[in-house]
Amino acid sequence: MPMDLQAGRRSCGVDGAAAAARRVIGALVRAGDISGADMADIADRLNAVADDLEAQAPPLRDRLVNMWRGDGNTRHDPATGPENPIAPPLAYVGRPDGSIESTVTLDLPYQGPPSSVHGGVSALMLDHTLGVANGWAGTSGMTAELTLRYHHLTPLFEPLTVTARQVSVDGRKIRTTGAISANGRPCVTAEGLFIAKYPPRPR
Ligand SMILES: CC(C)(COP(=O)(O)OP(=O)(O)OC[C@H]1O[C@@H](n2cnc3c(N)ncnc32)[C@H](O)[C@@H]1OP(=O)(O)O)[C@@H](O)C(=O)NCCC(=O)NCCSC(=O)Cc1ccccc1
Repeated sequence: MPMDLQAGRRSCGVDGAAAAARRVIGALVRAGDISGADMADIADRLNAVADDLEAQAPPLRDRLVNMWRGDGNTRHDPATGPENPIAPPLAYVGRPDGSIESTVTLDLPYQGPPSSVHGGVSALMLDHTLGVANGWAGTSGMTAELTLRYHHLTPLFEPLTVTARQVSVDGRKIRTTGAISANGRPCVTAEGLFIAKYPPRPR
């Protein structure tokens, strides 16, 4: 059975709270110190939310076990995770050629050069997308090498296409390629070597 590329997105629960936190992060970076907002009051209110969450947090070990139950795309990772506010989040579809694809528009929290995506954020998205493409193809592994070429600045504020496809499996060595494109033009391309290895899940 194909893996769930959608990471089991939900319309309520922690996904909704994570989406709200993502909005807050974007709004804070947009505001900076030149908005009319009372930042001391905002800090107090955000700290009150964090106090509430921390007071009711499960033991770390329980949460780790909970995060790693089931199969398929994870829900907590920093690239696709619907329950992780720092994830853009990417959402993939499978294509007939065996590749996967996500369309995402990034805003100011992911900025590197002016109005452009930070190179490390591109690396995060490509590492993860290549990893998921391996799972989608049926043989996954851990990143051993990731070679990136930054051809053009990757724009913020407009749709980006993030793609990846498994190219070959030779014993434990898996080779995978991918790209981030804007308006059909590749901005960043990636080649990865993955090694089939599966760290034990927390139990
Ligand atoms: C697993 C491995 C990479 C390899 O260790 P072992 O199992 O002990 O491998 P072993 O030494 O037995 O060699 C086997 C064969 O492989 C070869 N080879 C090995 N390495 C290299 C190399 N660098 N370069 C070239 N070749 C290399 C080696 O020569 C040998 O070849 P041979 O058979 O003689 O022809 C280990 O170093 C490690 O855990 N590193 C940390 C990985 C990590 O943290 N990654 C980031 C987190 S994952 C993520 O975020 C992405 C993701 C997202 C979503 C979903 C999924 C993924």
